[in-house]
Amino acid sequence: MIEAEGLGRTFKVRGSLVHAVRDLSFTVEAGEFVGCLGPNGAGKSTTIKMLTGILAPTTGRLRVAGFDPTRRRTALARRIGVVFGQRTTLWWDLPLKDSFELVRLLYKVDRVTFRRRLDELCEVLDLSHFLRTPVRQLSLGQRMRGEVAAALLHDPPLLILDEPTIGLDVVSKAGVRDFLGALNAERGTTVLLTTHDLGDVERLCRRVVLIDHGRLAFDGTVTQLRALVPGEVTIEDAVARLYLSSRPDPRTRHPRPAPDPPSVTA
Ligand SMILES: Nc1ncnc2c1ncn2[C@@H]1O[C@H](COP(=O)(O)OP(=O)(O)OP(=O)(O)O)[C@@H](O)[C@H]1O
Repeated sequence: MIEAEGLGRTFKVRGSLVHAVRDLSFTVEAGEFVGCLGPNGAGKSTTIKMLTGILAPTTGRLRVAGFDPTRRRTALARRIGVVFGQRTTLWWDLPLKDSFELVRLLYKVDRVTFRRRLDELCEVLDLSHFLRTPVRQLSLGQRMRGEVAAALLHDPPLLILDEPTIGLDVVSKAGVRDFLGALNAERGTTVLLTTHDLGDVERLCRRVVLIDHGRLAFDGTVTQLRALVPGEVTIEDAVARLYLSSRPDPRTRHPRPAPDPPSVTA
């Protein structure tokens, strides 16, 4: 479903090059639920933007749902759903249902299929009581359920989410997680999720891809991730150790010793 090979993206900032993503290679098979982790500024959002065709890679080769995202952005849009937790794709002043109607027109979904899909999504995401509310009046949790529904109205086989649970309370978070888990398990939708919430990873992801300084730092199962640190550890401990190991030691300015083994690539 996703094949990235030697992917890189640089930005020119005030005359200097920022290497946001470097030589990144990974694949995601159909039906997988993969978590993408990494410290702030690691290159996760840049990677998501390249996967969705928003940014063109500077180097490397990329295929998503059978398409080169940069060359076939429109065709790709019909095969993927995208949710950016920190940004809305809905129309701020319109009632939620009007946003859905615009999404229907954009994606050329016929009315009968749309009605059926919307009914399903309204039921599982519990949207019915705020369908007529303007998006700007929705709570964050309601809006996020609306964002997820909008991304799935055209029934894409691949869903890409950038921090979908950011700022949600425990109940809303559980609702979104339950929905995503069922979507993957029952409908077979492939999901790639970036998050700083390791609860998302524990509950949903079988596999984790960890990006640090724009490079792949780990690719393996959650169990392999935990095994990087000796003893009974939480996933937080394992991830914190990985993040710290790549940070320069302030005393020596050299990276700290990596965990043993330093990384696992599946
Ligand atoms: N449009 C841009 N122009 C210049 N630099 C950019 C741009 N977008 C991202 N960067 C830089 O690329 C690097 C990676 O940023 P990116 O947003 O991909 O990280 P991230 O892992 O998503 O971080 P976070 O977890 O904080 O959201 C950072 O150094 C950032 O400042």
